[in-house]
Amino acid sequence: MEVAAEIDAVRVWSVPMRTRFRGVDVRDGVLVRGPAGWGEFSPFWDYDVAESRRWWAAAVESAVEGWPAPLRDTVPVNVTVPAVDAERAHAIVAASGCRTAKVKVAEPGQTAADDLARVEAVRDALGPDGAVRVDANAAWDVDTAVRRIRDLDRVCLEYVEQPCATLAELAALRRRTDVRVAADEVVRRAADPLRVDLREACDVVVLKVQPLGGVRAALRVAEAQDLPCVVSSALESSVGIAAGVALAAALPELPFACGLATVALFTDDVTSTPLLPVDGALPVTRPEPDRVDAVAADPLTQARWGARLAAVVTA
Ligand SMILES: O=C(O)CCC(=O)C1=CC=C[C@@H](O)[C@@H]1C(=O)O
Ligand SMILES: [Mg+2]
Repeated sequence: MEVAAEIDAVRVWSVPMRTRFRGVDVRDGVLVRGPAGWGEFSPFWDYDVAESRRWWAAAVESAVEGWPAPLRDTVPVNVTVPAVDAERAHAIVAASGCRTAKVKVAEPGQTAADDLARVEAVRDALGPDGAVRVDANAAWDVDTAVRRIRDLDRVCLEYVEQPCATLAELAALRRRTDVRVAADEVVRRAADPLRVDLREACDVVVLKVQPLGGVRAALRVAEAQDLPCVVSSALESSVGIAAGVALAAALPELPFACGLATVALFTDDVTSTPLLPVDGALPVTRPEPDRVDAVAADPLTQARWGARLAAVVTA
């Protein structure tokens, strides 16, 4: 299908996850090629057409315009630990080579004890000098967050990402905890991320390229919000991760490791040179998706993405 004059190739990929993450067992998406290289369009299936427009803008920027010049040539990253048992969490962190770990907590169906065991195993694997952060994906009310964070902070947390859903709750929580709060969903799902008033609500802003509409759009959010930033993935293939790395490389300051090591959660990738961390960092490069046909989606998935792309492009 023709999606834009400058786009001369469109490929739909699909890759099983090693472990269910964010309710996702198989990750899929679209790669598009333009004069500047390949871009990725992979909004999660629960994003509607209106929300997916920013994701498309990010793909077009990558394929047509390219990215601003990097200020560094590697980007420190965290290993991402899904809501697995303690033993598995330990093994994932130990094998990663990363000095920072982000641990999923508050998974539906799991208990506070499950979270604590996982986080303690991660601390054990990292040793005292590593950094441990947790992400609750807006699961807690303020009182629960205060209690759970106090418990989990036994391992000394670097920050807690999106512990509660709303700006007001995050602000109320911040008055009752010493652990830093990072804002994710309240920024990436906002109608206008530039104008979300984060002053009382967080200490750190999480930036994701696709949900914010591209590398330049995310840089504008960083500038407008004027808070320390962490770049994190939206579970992209290495083509989409490269855009996250470009953003992290272009930020004037990068005080924390970034959540861009998520290709490790996949069983395969669109490239034979996947963006996986070496010694806890990713190189600032653009991998060629030479395996995109090897991980091509089945015909039904291809058709679903074709329809979705058409809806977003013509909206
Ligand atoms: O930040 C990381 O370590 C990896 C990325 C990550 O955690 C996420 C990617 C995509 C969807 C999300 O639910 C999740 C997040 O909430 O940050
Ligand atoms: Mg998050």
